[in-house]
Amino acid sequence: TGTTRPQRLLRAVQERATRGDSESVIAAIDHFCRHQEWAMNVGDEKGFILDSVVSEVSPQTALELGTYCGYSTVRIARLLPPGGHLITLEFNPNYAAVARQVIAWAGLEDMVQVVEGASGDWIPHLREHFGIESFDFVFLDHWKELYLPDIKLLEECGLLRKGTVLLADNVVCPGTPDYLEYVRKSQSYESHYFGSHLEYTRAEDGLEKSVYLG
Ligand SMILES: O=C(NC/C=C/[C@H]1OC[C@H](O)[C@@H]1O)c1cc([N+](=O)[O-])cc(O)c1O
Ligand SMILES: [Mg+2]
Repeated sequence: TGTTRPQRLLRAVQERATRGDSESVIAAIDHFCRHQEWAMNVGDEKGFILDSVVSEVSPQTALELGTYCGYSTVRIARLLPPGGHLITLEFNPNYAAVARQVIAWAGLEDMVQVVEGASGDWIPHLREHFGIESFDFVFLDHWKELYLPDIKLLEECGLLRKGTVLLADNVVCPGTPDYLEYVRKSQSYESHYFGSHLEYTRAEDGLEKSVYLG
Protein backbone atom coordinates (compact mmCIF):
# COMPACT_ATOMS: atom_id res chain seq x y z
CA THR A 1 0.00 0.00 0.00
CA GLY A 2 1.16 3.58 0.28
CA THR A 3 -0.19 6.77 -1.20
CA THR A 4 -1.85 7.23 -4.58
CA ARG A 5 -0.80 9.92 -7.05
CA PRO A 6 -3.91 12.03 -6.28
CA GLN A 7 -3.06 11.81 -2.57
CA ARG A 8 0.53 12.92 -3.26
CA LEU A 9 -0.83 15.79 -5.41
CA LEU A 10 -3.13 16.84 -2.52
CA ARG A 11 -0.19 16.77 -0.08
CA ALA A 12 1.79 19.03 -2.44
CA VAL A 13 -1.13 21.47 -2.41
CA GLN A 14 -1.38 21.42 1.39
CA GLU A 15 2.38 21.87 1.76
CA ARG A 16 2.91 24.53 -0.94
CA ALA A 17 -0.31 26.47 -1.43
CA THR A 18 -1.89 29.07 0.83
CA ARG A 19 -5.38 28.22 2.15
CA GLY A 20 -8.00 30.32 0.36
CA ASP A 21 -5.62 31.35 -2.43
CA SER A 22 -6.81 29.59 -5.60
CA GLU A 23 -3.90 30.90 -7.68
CA SER A 24 -1.41 29.26 -5.30
CA VAL A 25 -3.36 25.98 -5.47
CA ILE A 26 -3.18 26.02 -9.29
CA ALA A 27 0.56 26.86 -9.15
CA ALA A 28 1.24 24.09 -6.61
CA ILE A 29 -0.44 21.46 -8.82
CA ASP A 30 1.38 22.66 -11.95
CA HIS A 31 4.70 22.54 -10.02
CA PHE A 32 3.94 19.01 -8.77
CA CYS A 33 3.09 17.82 -12.30
CA ARG A 34 6.15 19.41 -13.91
CA HIS A 35 8.73 18.52 -11.25
CA GLN A 36 7.37 15.51 -9.33
CA GLU A 37 4.80 13.43 -11.22
CA TRP A 38 2.83 13.98 -14.44
CA ALA A 39 -0.93 13.92 -13.84
CA MET A 40 -3.88 14.29 -16.22
CA ASN A 41 -4.94 17.83 -15.22
CA VAL A 42 -5.81 20.15 -18.10
CA GLY A 43 -2.60 22.00 -17.16
CA ASP A 44 -1.39 25.60 -17.42
CA GLU A 45 -1.23 26.03 -21.22
CA LYS A 46 -4.70 24.63 -22.01
CA GLY A 47 -5.82 26.07 -18.65
CA PHE A 48 -5.13 29.57 -19.95
CA ILE A 49 -7.50 28.88 -22.89
CA LEU A 50 -10.08 27.43 -20.46
CA ASP A 51 -9.80 30.62 -18.37
CA SER A 52 -10.44 32.85 -21.38
CA VAL A 53 -13.54 30.91 -22.46
CA VAL A 54 -14.97 30.83 -18.89
CA SER A 55 -14.34 34.56 -18.50
CA GLU A 56 -16.07 35.25 -21.83
CA VAL A 57 -19.12 33.12 -20.93
CA SER A 58 -19.20 34.23 -17.27
CA PRO A 59 -21.60 31.34 -16.50
CA GLN A 60 -24.26 31.38 -13.78
CA THR A 61 -24.58 27.58 -14.24
CA ALA A 62 -21.59 25.42 -15.21
CA LEU A 63 -21.09 21.65 -15.50
CA GLU A 64 -17.78 19.76 -15.52
CA LEU A 65 -17.63 16.10 -16.57
CA GLY A 66 -14.56 14.47 -14.99
CA THR A 67 -13.27 16.15 -11.83
CA TYR A 68 -10.13 14.07 -11.22
CA CYS A 69 -8.21 16.09 -8.54
CA GLY A 70 -10.17 19.31 -9.02
CA TYR A 71 -7.54 21.35 -10.90
CA SER A 72 -9.88 22.51 -13.68
CA THR A 73 -12.68 22.77 -11.13
CA VAL A 74 -10.62 25.40 -9.28
CA ARG A 75 -9.69 27.15 -12.54
CA ILE A 76 -13.36 27.44 -13.51
CA ALA A 77 -14.82 28.22 -10.05
CA ARG A 78 -12.35 31.07 -9.36
CA LEU A 79 -13.68 32.87 -12.46
CA LEU A 80 -17.42 32.41 -11.85
CA PRO A 81 -19.49 35.62 -11.50
CA PRO A 82 -21.37 36.36 -8.25
CA GLY A 83 -24.13 33.74 -7.84
CA GLY A 84 -22.39 31.40 -10.26
CA HIS A 85 -22.35 27.69 -9.47
CA LEU A 86 -20.36 24.71 -10.80
CA ILE A 87 -21.48 21.07 -10.66
CA THR A 88 -18.67 18.57 -11.30
CA LEU A 89 -19.30 14.86 -11.89
CA GLU A 90 -16.65 12.26 -10.94
CA PHE A 91 -17.04 8.48 -11.26
CA ASN A 92 -14.05 7.50 -9.10
CA PRO A 93 -14.73 8.03 -5.35
CA ASN A 94 -11.01 8.29 -4.53
CA TYR A 95 -10.56 11.10 -7.05
CA ALA A 96 -13.71 12.81 -5.71
CA ALA A 97 -12.40 12.66 -2.14
CA VAL A 98 -9.12 14.33 -3.14
CA ALA A 99 -10.90 16.90 -5.33
CA ARG A 100 -13.16 18.00 -2.46
CA GLN A 101 -10.08 18.75 -0.35
CA VAL A 102 -8.29 20.59 -3.16
CA ILE A 103 -11.40 22.71 -3.83
CA ALA A 104 -11.75 23.46 -0.09
CA TRP A 105 -8.06 24.42 0.16
CA ALA A 106 -8.72 26.95 -2.60
CA GLY A 107 -11.69 28.31 -0.61
CA LEU A 108 -14.14 27.61 -3.42
CA GLU A 109 -16.35 24.96 -1.81
CA ASP A 110 -19.38 27.29 -1.68
CA MET A 111 -19.50 27.61 -5.50
CA VAL A 112 -18.84 23.96 -6.33
CA GLN A 113 -20.82 20.74 -5.93
CA VAL A 114 -18.76 17.54 -6.42
CA VAL A 115 -21.16 14.73 -7.43
CA GLU A 116 -19.98 11.10 -7.36
CA GLY A 117 -21.25 8.66 -9.93
CA ALA A 118 -21.53 7.94 -13.64
CA SER A 119 -22.31 10.97 -15.84
CA GLY A 120 -24.88 8.95 -17.81
CA ASP A 121 -26.74 8.11 -14.60
CA TRP A 122 -26.63 11.63 -13.17
CA ILE A 123 -27.35 13.88 -16.17
CA PRO A 124 -31.10 12.93 -16.32
CA HIS A 125 -31.46 13.88 -12.65
CA LEU A 126 -29.57 17.21 -12.51
CA ARG A 127 -32.67 19.35 -13.03
CA GLU A 128 -34.76 17.75 -10.27
CA HIS A 129 -31.78 17.35 -7.90
CA PHE A 130 -30.10 20.74 -8.24
CA GLY A 131 -32.88 22.91 -9.68
CA ILE A 132 -30.92 23.53 -12.86
CA GLU A 133 -32.92 24.84 -15.81
CA SER A 134 -30.04 24.68 -18.31
CA PHE A 135 -26.23 25.08 -18.37
CA ASP A 136 -24.43 28.17 -19.66
CA PHE A 137 -21.10 26.30 -19.83
CA VAL A 138 -19.98 22.63 -19.96
CA PHE A 139 -16.35 21.42 -19.66
CA LEU A 140 -15.80 17.86 -20.93
CA ASP A 141 -12.74 16.07 -19.52
CA HIS A 142 -13.89 12.58 -18.51
CA TRP A 143 -13.64 9.28 -20.38
CA LYS A 144 -13.16 10.27 -24.01
CA GLU A 145 -15.68 7.75 -25.37
CA LEU A 146 -18.39 9.31 -23.18
CA TYR A 147 -18.14 12.84 -24.63
CA LEU A 148 -20.54 12.13 -27.50
CA PRO A 149 -23.19 10.06 -25.68
CA ASP A 150 -23.18 12.57 -22.82
CA ILE A 151 -23.77 15.67 -24.93
CA LYS A 152 -26.58 13.84 -26.77
CA LEU A 153 -28.06 13.07 -23.35
CA LEU A 154 -27.67 16.72 -22.29
CA GLU A 155 -29.55 17.73 -25.48
CA GLU A 156 -32.31 15.18 -24.86
CA CYS A 157 -32.71 16.33 -21.23
CA GLY A 158 -33.09 19.94 -22.38
CA LEU A 159 -30.05 21.00 -20.33
CA LEU A 160 -28.49 22.94 -23.23
CA ARG A 161 -29.96 26.26 -24.39
CA LYS A 162 -29.28 28.54 -27.40
CA GLY A 163 -25.75 29.79 -26.73
CA THR A 164 -24.58 27.14 -24.25
CA VAL A 165 -20.80 26.82 -24.66
CA LEU A 166 -19.22 23.34 -24.60
CA LEU A 167 -15.43 23.13 -24.16
CA ALA A 168 -13.83 19.70 -24.64
CA ASP A 169 -10.33 18.71 -23.48
CA ASN A 170 -8.10 16.15 -25.27
CA VAL A 171 -9.76 16.25 -28.68
CA VAL A 172 -6.35 15.34 -30.21
CA CYS A 173 -4.63 13.40 -27.41
CA PRO A 174 -5.94 10.93 -26.31
CA GLY A 175 -8.51 12.02 -28.92
CA THR A 176 -12.29 12.07 -29.25
CA PRO A 177 -12.89 11.43 -32.98
CA ASP A 178 -16.61 10.62 -32.87
CA TYR A 179 -17.34 13.69 -30.70
CA LEU A 180 -15.32 15.99 -32.98
CA GLU A 181 -17.03 14.72 -36.13
CA TYR A 182 -20.45 15.23 -34.53
CA VAL A 183 -20.01 18.80 -33.25
CA ARG A 184 -18.20 19.89 -36.44
CA LYS A 185 -20.86 18.43 -38.79
CA SER A 186 -24.03 19.08 -36.82
CA GLN A 187 -26.16 22.09 -37.76
CA SER A 188 -26.84 22.48 -34.06
CA TYR A 189 -23.28 23.51 -33.18
CA GLU A 190 -20.76 26.19 -34.17
CA SER A 191 -17.32 24.71 -33.43
CA HIS A 192 -13.78 26.09 -33.13
CA TYR A 193 -10.49 24.30 -32.38
CA PHE A 194 -7.89 25.86 -30.03
CA GLY A 195 -4.53 24.17 -30.72
CA SER A 196 -2.26 23.59 -27.73
CA HIS A 197 -0.26 20.76 -26.13
CA LEU A 198 -0.95 17.80 -23.88
CA GLU A 199 -0.54 19.02 -20.31
CA TYR A 200 3.11 19.39 -19.21
CA THR A 201 4.40 17.85 -22.50
CA ARG A 202 5.29 18.86 -26.06
CA ALA A 203 2.74 16.48 -27.61
CA GLU A 204 -0.01 18.11 -29.66
CA ASP A 205 -3.45 18.43 -28.06
CA GLY A 206 -6.19 21.04 -28.05
CA LEU A 207 -9.60 22.17 -26.89
CA GLU A 208 -12.75 22.24 -29.03
CA LYS A 209 -15.23 25.02 -28.24
CA SER A 210 -18.74 24.31 -29.52
CA VAL A 211 -21.68 26.71 -29.16
CA TYR A 212 -25.10 25.02 -29.10
CA LEU A 213 -27.46 26.74 -31.53
CA GLY A 214 -30.66 24.97 -30.41
O1 LIG B 1 -8.36 9.83 -19.54
C1 LIG B 1 -8.31 11.04 -19.34
N1 LIG B 1 -9.26 11.66 -18.68
C2 LIG B 1 -10.43 10.88 -18.28
C3 LIG B 1 -10.32 10.47 -16.87
C4 LIG B 1 -10.82 9.29 -16.51
C5 LIG B 1 -10.80 8.92 -15.07
O2 LIG B 1 -11.34 9.99 -14.31
C6 LIG B 1 -12.78 9.85 -14.39
C7 LIG B 1 -12.95 8.38 -14.25
O3 LIG B 1 -13.03 8.11 -12.87
C8 LIG B 1 -11.69 7.76 -14.80
O4 LIG B 1 -11.02 6.97 -13.84
C9 LIG B 1 -7.14 11.85 -19.80
C10 LIG B 1 -6.02 11.16 -20.26
C11 LIG B 1 -4.91 11.88 -20.69
N2 LIG B 1 -3.76 11.16 -21.17
O5 LIG B 1 -2.78 11.81 -21.59
O6 LIG B 1 -3.82 9.92 -21.16
C12 LIG B 1 -4.89 13.29 -20.66
C13 LIG B 1 -6.03 13.96 -20.21
O7 LIG B 1 -6.07 15.35 -20.17
C14 LIG B 1 -7.16 13.25 -19.78
O8 LIG B 1 -8.25 13.97 -19.36
MG1 LIG C 1 -8.06 16.03 -19.96
